[in-house]
Amino acid sequence: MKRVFGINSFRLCQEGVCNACMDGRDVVCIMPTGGGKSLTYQLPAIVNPGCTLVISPLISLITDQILHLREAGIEAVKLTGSTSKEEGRSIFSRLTSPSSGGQKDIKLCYVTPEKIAKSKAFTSMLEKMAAAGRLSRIVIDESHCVSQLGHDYRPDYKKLSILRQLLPHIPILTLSATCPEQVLKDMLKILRMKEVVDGTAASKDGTVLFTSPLYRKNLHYRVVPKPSSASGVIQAMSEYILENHRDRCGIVYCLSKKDTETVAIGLRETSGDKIKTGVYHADIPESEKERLHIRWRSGEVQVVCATIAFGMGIDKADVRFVLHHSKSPESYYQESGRAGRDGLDSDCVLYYRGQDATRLSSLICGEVGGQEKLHSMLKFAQDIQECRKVFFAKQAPSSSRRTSSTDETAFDPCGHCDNCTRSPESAVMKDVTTESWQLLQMVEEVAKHGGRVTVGMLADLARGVGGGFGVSTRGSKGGKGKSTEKMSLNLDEIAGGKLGLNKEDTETLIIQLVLLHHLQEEFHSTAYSINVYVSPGSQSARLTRLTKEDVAAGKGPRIECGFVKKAAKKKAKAKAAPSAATTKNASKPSSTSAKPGSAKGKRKALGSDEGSDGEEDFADQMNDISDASSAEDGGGDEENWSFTMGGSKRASATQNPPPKRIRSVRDSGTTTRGKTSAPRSTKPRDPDQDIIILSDDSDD
Ligand SMILES: Nc1ncnc2c1ncn2[C@@H]1O[C@H](COP(=O)(O)OP(=O)(O)OP(=O)(O)O)[C@@H](O)[C@H]1O
Repeated sequence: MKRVFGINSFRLCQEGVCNACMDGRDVVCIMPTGGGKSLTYQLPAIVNPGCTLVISPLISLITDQILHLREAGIEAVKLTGSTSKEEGRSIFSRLTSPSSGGQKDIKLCYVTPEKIAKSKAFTSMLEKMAAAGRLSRIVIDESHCVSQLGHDYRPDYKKLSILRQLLPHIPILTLSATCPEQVLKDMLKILRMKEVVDGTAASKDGTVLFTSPLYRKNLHYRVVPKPSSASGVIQAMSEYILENHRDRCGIVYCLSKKDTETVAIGLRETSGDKIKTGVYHADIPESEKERLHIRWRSGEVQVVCATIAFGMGIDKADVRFVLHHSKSPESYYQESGRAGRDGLDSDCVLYYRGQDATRLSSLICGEVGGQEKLHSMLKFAQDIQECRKVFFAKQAPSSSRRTSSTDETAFDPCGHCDNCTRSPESAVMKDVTTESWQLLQMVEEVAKHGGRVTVGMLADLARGVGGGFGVSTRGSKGGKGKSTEKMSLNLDEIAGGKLGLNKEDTETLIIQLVLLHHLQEEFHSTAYSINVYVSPGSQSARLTRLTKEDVAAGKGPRIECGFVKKAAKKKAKAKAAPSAATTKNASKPSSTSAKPGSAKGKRKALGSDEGSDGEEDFADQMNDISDASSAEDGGGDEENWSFTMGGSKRASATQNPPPKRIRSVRDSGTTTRGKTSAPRSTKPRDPDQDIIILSDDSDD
C-alpha cells in the first residue's frame, strides 16, 4: 500500500473492506465523499490474481483513475465508446487469455454502466473471463445510481442486475457516499445481492456492510432565511460571499438551468463585478464546460453557478463554500460533499423559505419517493434545534448504527453547526396550537366549498391581506369564457380573527402543519404546470373538532414550531450565515496532510462523457414541470386560483351563491392575489423561464 499508493495507514473502514474483498465476499461500502473509496478495491485488485472490473459513471473519472494507476505502475485499461475497435480487440484478447510477449496482466478494467447494458459482446467476454478464473471481482462505483429511490438514478445502472445472473460466483463490491436504508435495500434487490450482515460476525452467505460516519467535521452546515424576492436572494448571496468568502472558491447549486444563468449574472452585477461567476449545466457545450473548469481551477472564475450536473467527480480541493436550494437531504449531502475536500473549514449554506415547499413539491411530484425526501429536507430546513450532524446520522441509519467500524460519537452534537451555535435571541420555539387551529379552520372552510389554496395564498388569507382568493366561474353570458371572482373568508366567524404572525412565520407554520399531517399537499396539473395546494390532512380534525376556547385551555394536541427571528434589515444576512472561519466553535482543520489544490487522488476533469447522459436526464427532469407559482401569479389556466363552489364544480357564483361565511369582494375579469392584473397571457410559460429557487419579485 505504501509502495504503490504512497499511503501509510488505512482510514475509516478501508481495512475491513480490503479484507472482506480479499476473502471473496460481496461487500457494500458506504464512505463519505473524499473518504478514500478507491483504495478499497484497488489494493485487493493488485494483490488478488485476475482482473477487477470497475463500473464507474463518468469517463472523466475513469480516465483520471487510469492515469493514476498507470503512474503507480498498475496495468489498468478502459473500454468505452471512444475505445477504437483495434484497441478493444487487443484488450479483449489480453483479458481472456494468459499474457504473452512481456505484457503485464491487466489488473483493473474500467467501463461505464452503458457498456454492460448495451454490449452483448462485452458481457459474453465477462462470462469467458469468469469461466477461465480471470475475473476476480466486480466493483460498482456510485452504486446508489441503481435505485430510483436515490437522488441520482441512472436507468443503465438498473440494468446491472444482469451481472449476478450471468456471473453468479463473482463477488461484487458496491461503493457510495449517499445510501440511505431504503436505497440500500432497493440496491441489494436490483443487484441480486444477499441481505447485509454485520462485518464483525459476517456469515459467508451474506453481503458484508461497511460504513463510516458520513459526517465531515470540517463542513459547517447552516440554514438561513431566504428573502422573498428573486433580487433579494441574489443580493443576500452576494453579500454573504463578499463578507465571508471574498475571492474564495465556491459553488451555488440551483434547481434549474435558467436559474444558474440568472444567479451568475445577478451575483456579478450586484457585486459590481467583484464576484467572478461561471455557469455549468447539462446544456452547456462540452468545450465550454472544459474551459470553465480550467478557469475555475486557475481562480479566474470564483463561483460556479450550477445544477447538480456539476456534482459527481468535481474534486477541487479548496471549495470553501457551497450555497444550496436542495430538494432532498441526499442531494444536499452530495452537493455539500464538493466543499472542503482539502480538510479545511468550509460552509454549506441552505437558503430556505417556507414557500419554497410549493415550488419544490411541484418538481418532485413525479419522482419515486420524492415527497418523502422533500419532507425530510423540509424538516431539516425548519428545525432550529437538532444538530445537523445528528440529522444526517439519522438519515443514514445504515451508516451510523449498523456499522462495522463503530463510531460511538455519530449521534453526539457537532458543536459548530447553526443549531449548535444558535444564540437564544436568534430563534424561538413557540406553542402555536391556536394559530394552527385558525389555519386549519380556514383550510377546512375552503375545502368544504371545493376550493383550493396554495401555501402563499393561505398565508395571505390567514393574515387578512391580499384581498382573498379567486373563484373560477363560467362567463356570465353562458359562453366559454371564464372569469375569476375574488372571494374572502370571514375570518372572525371562521377562525376567531386574523393570524397574529408575519408572512414568513405563517408560511413556516403551514409547512410544519404539512409535516405533522394536519395539512396535506394536493397536486393538480394544468396545461402548463403542476400546481400544489394544501388541504386538510389526516390529523386536521384532531384540532378542528375543538373550539378555539378549548384549544386555548390546553385541550387537544399541542403544536410547537421553531421560528427564526428576523435580524436587523441591512446586515442581517452576514449575521444569519457566519462563515466557518467566524463560527466560534468551528473545528480545526481535520486534515493537515491534504494540500489545497493537490493533484493527489482523482483529478476529475469535466470532459465529454458517454456516461454523463444521466446528468442531462436529471437536469432536464428538473425543468420538465414548471413552478406552481405561475398559478399563484395568475399565469395558469382556469384551475389556477380556483375556488369553485360546492356542488357543481363549474357552477357560476350567481347560480350557487356563496355561503355566508364566504364573501364576494368584487367581480373582476382576471385577478391575481390582492390586485387586479392585466388580462392573463394565454401563451404557455416556458418551463425553463420559471425561477424555481428564487421567489418571484411580485410575490409579496
Ligand atoms: N488511508 C488514506 N490515507 C491518506 N490518504 C488517503 C487514504 N485513502 C485515500 N486517500 C486519499 O484520499 C483522496 C480521496 O480518495 P478517493 O478519491 O478514493 O475518495 P472517494 O471516496 O472516491 O471520494 P468521492 O466519492 O468524492 O469520489 C485521494 O487523494 C486518496 O489518495
